[in-house]
Amino acid sequence: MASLLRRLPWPGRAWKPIAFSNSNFARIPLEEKIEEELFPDYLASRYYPVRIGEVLRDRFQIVGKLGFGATSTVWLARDLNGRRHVALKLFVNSESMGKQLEHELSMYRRISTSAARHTGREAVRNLLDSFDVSGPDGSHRCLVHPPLWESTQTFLHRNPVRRLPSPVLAFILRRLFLALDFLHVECQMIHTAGVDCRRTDIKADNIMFGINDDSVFTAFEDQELHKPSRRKLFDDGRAIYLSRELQMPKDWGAPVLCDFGSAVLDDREHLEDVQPDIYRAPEVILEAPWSNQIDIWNTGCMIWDLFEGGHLFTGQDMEHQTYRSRAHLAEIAALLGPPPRALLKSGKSSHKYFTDQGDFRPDFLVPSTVPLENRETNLEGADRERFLAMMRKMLQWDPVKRSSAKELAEDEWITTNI
Ligand SMILES: Nc1ncnc2c1ncn2[C@@H]1O[C@H](COP(=O)(O)OP(=O)(O)OP(=O)(O)O)[C@@H](O)[C@H]1O
Repeated sequence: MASLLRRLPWPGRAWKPIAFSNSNFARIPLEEKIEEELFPDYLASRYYPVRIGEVLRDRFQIVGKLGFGATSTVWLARDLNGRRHVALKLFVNSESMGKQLEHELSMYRRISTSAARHTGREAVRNLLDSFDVSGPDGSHRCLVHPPLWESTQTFLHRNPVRRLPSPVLAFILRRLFLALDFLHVECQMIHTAGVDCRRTDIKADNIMFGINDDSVFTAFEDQELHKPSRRKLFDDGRAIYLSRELQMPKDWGAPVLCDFGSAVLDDREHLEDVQPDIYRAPEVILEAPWSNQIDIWNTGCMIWDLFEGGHLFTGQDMEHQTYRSRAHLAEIAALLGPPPRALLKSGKSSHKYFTDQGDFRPDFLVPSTVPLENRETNLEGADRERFLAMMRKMLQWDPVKRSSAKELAEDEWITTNI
């Protein structure tokens, strides 16, 4: 309750903008590439030239940079009217974004109009507002979100053994499955798809911890006032800032699932080639119809990254020394045994990899069978058995045999480890 009350914008006088006028900042040489400039297709004119201290839409004052992506920069801002801090995701100009922009917004609208009482609603990133700002090279969409602390990926890297402790993983999984149940059942959405790319997925980067401690934001502001961010300053007035980390909150919020830019609606038969290579579900690789069960497969693969210190599947082909679908299928077969005939029948490209009898084509290098039991090396006894049983509920060739997100949220390994 206390954290809810802290988050509500209280009526009262609007905050006044702060003067971020300390000119005692370190300049980064112009020839040194930093942050978003490091993307191979970076074009300065696509990005809105944000300046720390500026106020967008007469309401949101930029305090500092939180991060960047291929199509956006993310900023901590003071919501002057709402008297709270928010994260602004400022996209590259709308012309470069095309349909993707409207798509992401329509997914957030769907989330916000779906059943608010569902327990998974709180476990997905909330959109507070959205607006457009005009820049020198066009219009830019800005999404307003609650600020979040670091991602599960960054958290993982803090741990020298690069493996999450069981209770932390169980807590994250419980929230993730509640979020997926909400998306699958209430919103009829599939998270891990991708309309025109294979970029978005359920991965540690897309699960971020909340913040229940406002002192984190005032500390960030104080740092910007007293030790302004390092930056590059160009002759045309543009600046590129280095991101600044939010300090560790005294009270963390529960994790939330982010990034709905490439989610799709589960309202028709899907056959598109989606998901990043290592998380591709068997039905996607075989070009069989797929549905929200690909999110469950993806989650099973991600658990391995968080808990076992490496990818479950790599799809690295010995002959071609790169990712190949056939190598990926062979790895899955080594773990789960041969695929069911019904799945092969429904896949448009099954014939490329399998004979009519359901055997791998003779030119395939099929690795020897290594069951899941042999690959799990961290746990012992009943806890290990429960963990493996949970993994088997996700890692099934046949999508229909995978458990639903709702069932997995109540899985015994999760409930005994929280
Ligand atoms: N709500 C938030 N609170 C705090 N930091 C955030 C928030 N949203 C994003 N970030 C930071 O900004 C970075 C980029 O954000 P985001 O995950 O939205 O972009 P992306 O999906 O990687 O990129 P893009 O959508 O531009 O391709 C993140 O890695 C994170 O560090």
